[in-house]
Amino acid sequence: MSANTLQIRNLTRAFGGLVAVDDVSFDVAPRRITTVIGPNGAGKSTLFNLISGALLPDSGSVRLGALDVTAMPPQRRQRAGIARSFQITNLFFGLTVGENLRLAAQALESRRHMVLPVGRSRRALAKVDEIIYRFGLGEKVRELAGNLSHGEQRRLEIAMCLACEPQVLMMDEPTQGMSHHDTQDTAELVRSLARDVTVMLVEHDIGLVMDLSDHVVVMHQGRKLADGAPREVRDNPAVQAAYFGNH
Ligand SMILES: Nc1ncnc2c1ncn2[C@@H]1O[C@H](COP(=O)(O)OP(=O)(O)OP(=O)(O)O)[C@@H](O)[C@H]1O
Repeated sequence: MSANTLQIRNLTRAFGGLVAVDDVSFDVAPRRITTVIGPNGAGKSTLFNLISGALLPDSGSVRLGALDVTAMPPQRRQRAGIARSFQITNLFFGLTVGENLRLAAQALESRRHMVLPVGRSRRALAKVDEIIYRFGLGEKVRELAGNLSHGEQRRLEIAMCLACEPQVLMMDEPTQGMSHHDTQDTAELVRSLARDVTVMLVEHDIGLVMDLSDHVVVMHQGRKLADGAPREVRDNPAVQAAYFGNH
């Protein structure tokens, strides 16, 4: 197992009498795309919340390499290398694309330097330049984030997550609500991101899941029903019955 593998072990979380995530274990290999699928209410969002730190488990653990992040709140977990893209809710619509990115990149600075004006933070500025280039946002740098198209806003949000140099990037349905063209562009972007970071997705679009994922985890009624390569999972009779049959 690689040093940076994300290890999910026996994660369990109940809400009252309902066990939303029930003894779930799997590994997320570095620089691969792992996608969590399952019918509505299967526990996908709860699982994501447990991994990103938005929720704490009743039992079980989350480790990134040798580091146990199970009890860390989201901000600390982000500094430890696990970042989550919250659709477009992290954007400041009244600021420009460049300003949004500079704010996100400031998290790279030590706490002491975080009080510096963004323009004086060299590391943040270098990171912003790199990301603007990588995401092809050069022409949009001075545009207000609120004026971008929905697809562009989603891309900016992903770019902001990358600005703090995570090891693991978690995304909930990154192409939701996008046109066919934007979906294709975003899929290509996600593929390219996985050259450098570990990508975890929750996705409902099965075509996209099969096309994009290296590893698929199938959730059903809070439990992990199966995980493996996309074809292996698709051909699994239990998965067929629980998910594909009625999807
Ligand atoms: N904060 C909460 N309080 C009570 N019950 C919850 C809470 N969050 C989730 N649940 C319940 O836990 C179960 C799993 O929900 P979860 O949102 O994780 O599923 P999901 O697979 O993400 O579903 P969807 O695809 O519809 O988003 C559901 O029965 C849901 O109603």
